[in-house]
Amino acid sequence: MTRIVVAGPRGKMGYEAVQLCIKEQDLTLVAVVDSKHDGMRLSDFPEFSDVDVPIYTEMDRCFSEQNVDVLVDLTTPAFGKKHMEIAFLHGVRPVVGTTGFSDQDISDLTRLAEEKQLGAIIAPNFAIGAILMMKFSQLAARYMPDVEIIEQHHDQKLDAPSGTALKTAQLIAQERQPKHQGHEQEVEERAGARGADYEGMRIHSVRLPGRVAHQEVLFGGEGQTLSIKHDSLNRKSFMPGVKLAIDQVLKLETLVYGLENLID
Ligand SMILES: NC(=O)C1=CN([C@@H]2O[C@H](COP(=O)(O)OP(=O)(O)OC[C@H]3O[C@@H](n4cnc5c(N)ncnc54)[C@H](OP(=O)(O)O)[C@@H]3O)[C@@H](O)[C@H]2O)C=CC1
Ligand SMILES: O=C(O)C1=N[C@H](C(=O)O)C[C@H](O)C1
Repeated sequence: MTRIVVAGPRGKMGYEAVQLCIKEQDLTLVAVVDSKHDGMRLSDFPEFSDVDVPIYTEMDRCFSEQNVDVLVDLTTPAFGKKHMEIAFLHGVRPVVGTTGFSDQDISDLTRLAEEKQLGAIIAPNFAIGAILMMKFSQLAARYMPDVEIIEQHHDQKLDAPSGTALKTAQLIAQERQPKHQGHEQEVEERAGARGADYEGMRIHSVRLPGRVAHQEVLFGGEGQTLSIKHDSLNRKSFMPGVKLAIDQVLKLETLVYGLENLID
């Protein structure tokens, strides 16, 4: 039985992660870490009336009082790194879907995981279709180096570009010769019109109510285009990936950044 703490249980992803822990017979939710409601029980909230576990606002105290194997963190960019550091101090393995990590954060956290010989997973996207979209895009970039990424999300999202878009750009950059795209004398008449730059590729972020999580990777060549697109239509789409990450993190002794590294 794997003992889980979910951080961010009242959030859109946290809610689904709590449901996952209830549904899966080899997972047991021992507590949650919330931004508020310290000392209350999760069952005090109508949407969780059958989930009787304690709520903590201090992660450190939660891990001191509870036996925990895995932290599932689905909070905000401001807290993801701090939560991982606290988990490592307590020998707890983090599975993190929270986005907004810098390259420096990833390398600092990898060092910590290796010092403690603890598994950790940061997955910018848990949806299998999104992982395939990234892998297919990486392959396509080998042959079609002109590429732009368009990601679309709901308007409550805090970070831009999305973690998925950054990860996609990073994977593509491993295959593609560095290249500046567009006309050499191109002028942005309005700042940001050409999107964010990632080694000469452009990332465009759309934020609209009604959207969930969508990304299209557009490739252009002489007389042809290729479009690789993925849509998450609800947040249950991410949960098989969360379960896979929980199972895998128990076997790791380092940090893995991206679920594509755990799928053949
Ligand atoms: N990897 C993946 O596949 C996916 C990743 N994400 C990422 O997951 C994260 C959460 O997304 P989403 O659920 O949509 O966001 P929400 O805003 O719906 O949920 C975030 C939750 O975290 C809570 N929270 C904030 N600070 C803390 C804290 N210090 N301790 C505990 N809880 C805290 C918030 O509480 P309060 O409202 O009180 O501040 C809120 O309930 C984001 O970073 C997002 O980008 C999202 C979808 C898929
Ligand atoms: O905030 C979201 O909703 C999502 N965040 C992740 C990201 O930044 O890529 C994953 C997915 O796109 C949904």
